[in-house]
Amino acid sequence: MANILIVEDEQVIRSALKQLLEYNDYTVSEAGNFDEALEAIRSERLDLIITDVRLPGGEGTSLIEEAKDIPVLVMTSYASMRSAVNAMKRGAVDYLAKPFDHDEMLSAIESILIRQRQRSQLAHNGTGSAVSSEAVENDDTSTGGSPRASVKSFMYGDCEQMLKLFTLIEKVAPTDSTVLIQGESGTGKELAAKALHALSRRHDQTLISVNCAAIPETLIESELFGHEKGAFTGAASARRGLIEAADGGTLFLDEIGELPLEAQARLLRVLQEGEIRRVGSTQSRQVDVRLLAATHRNLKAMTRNNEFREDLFYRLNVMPLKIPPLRDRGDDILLLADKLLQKLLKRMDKPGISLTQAARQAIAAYDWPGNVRELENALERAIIVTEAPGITPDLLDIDFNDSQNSYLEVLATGSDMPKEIDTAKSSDLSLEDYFQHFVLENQDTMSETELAKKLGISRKNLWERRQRLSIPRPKKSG
Ligand SMILES: Nc1ncnc2c1ncn2[C@@H]1O[C@H](COP(=O)(O)OP(=O)(O)OP(=O)(O)O)[C@@H](O)[C@H]1O
Repeated sequence: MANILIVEDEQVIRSALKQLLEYNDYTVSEAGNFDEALEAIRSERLDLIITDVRLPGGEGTSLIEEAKDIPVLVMTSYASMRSAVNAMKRGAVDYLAKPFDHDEMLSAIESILIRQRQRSQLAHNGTGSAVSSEAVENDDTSTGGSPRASVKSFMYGDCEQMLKLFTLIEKVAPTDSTVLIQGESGTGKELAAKALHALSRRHDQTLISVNCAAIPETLIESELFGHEKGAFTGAASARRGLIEAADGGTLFLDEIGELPLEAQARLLRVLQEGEIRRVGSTQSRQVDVRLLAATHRNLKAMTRNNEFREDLFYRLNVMPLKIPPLRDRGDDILLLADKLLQKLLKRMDKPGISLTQAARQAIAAYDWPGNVRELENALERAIIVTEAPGITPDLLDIDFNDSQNSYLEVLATGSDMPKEIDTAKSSDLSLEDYFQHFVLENQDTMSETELAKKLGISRKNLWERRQRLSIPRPKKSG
């Protein structure tokens, strides 16, 4: 187990921290002043030093140089945030403002130790002396193996907002806290969930991802919670649900705002009691599942209209993560375009293609309503159709004047549009109008699955377009 040195002159704080760490199976050494700390650094094998800034005999931050490869976590009071910043500049790996809570401290320690282990593994394998802060190729974000070095192994981003998000993800990943990931469609919510799982202690267990919008309302409860034999017509045998399947690991509920109220009540029970009851069963079973949830909707506002349970909202909102829309990420748009282009070229085995200057300008100017997913799709299409090594703006097929219409046209191209829409194509209605018209005309008589089939799009896509065009689903009576 890791050996941690606590450097703190206040006996009460030192003992409390020691107790906390020992309770969590760490071995602890103590120092009450600067000289004792130096002595410990020189004579003991340490994995981490946690130090206060102000110490009798010297500055805690001066220990950073002495510690060499041993990571230093600095504790500071709110009043001395400047010294925290200073400490980070001098090479501290992290800082915690006092008073901190136990979970905060434990998760900081855990993520530092994970990073440290990976660093030494990398150094040992000769692949580098430190974990690169550059994004690395990461097509395989599945579970298994050791946790990744950092969120940057998964997600590209250099702007301030994304860096803050990455820090938060790294802090919360090793804890078992429920995380609510919010952001527009295509911003990377699912990717963030994968990163959270891969950097968690459950990384070698299953990550089960469920898109609540893609499962018919009538099936969602039995899919998630399982059912007993005969629980409903068609339940010929008992079946375990997805939550049970995620036991020991992580469950990612995407588009949680679409979860029907009955299923919300069951989910609340899982979060409160750690137990689940299959549909049609009177008995509960214990499960150990970490829940990650995502939505592009405003759940808080939904609670006001009784569309989402308030108690569940507060249970989910333990650690909110907000992913900014692509248009707010400044230079990251081009960074992402370059990285994604390289990734796609490699995957599609088409080397030597690049973006022309005009295409780069167009990419930077466009507002990307479909966010990273739209950028990725635009690049993939351009790679497929380009006949020259330079991708020109027209190949991206985005309309810089009227992005929304163009986007829908692109989506519609080549899809099996229903007859009703094909006929209407000759008139001057926009595709948005056709879509809206068709959905409003038919939604009372068709299920979402039928509508999507008729439109030649997936159920998820139908749902996304409903959101974008603000066409709510009709409330089913009875
Ligand atoms: N920061 C990023 N770096 C690299 N790829 C990204 C990043 N953000 C998103 N992507 C890619 O963009 C696509 C969309 O991301 P993802 O599915 O995670 O978005 P989402 O917010 O969950 O979308 P939705 O709400 O529609 O489910 C994926 O292919 C993902 O790999």
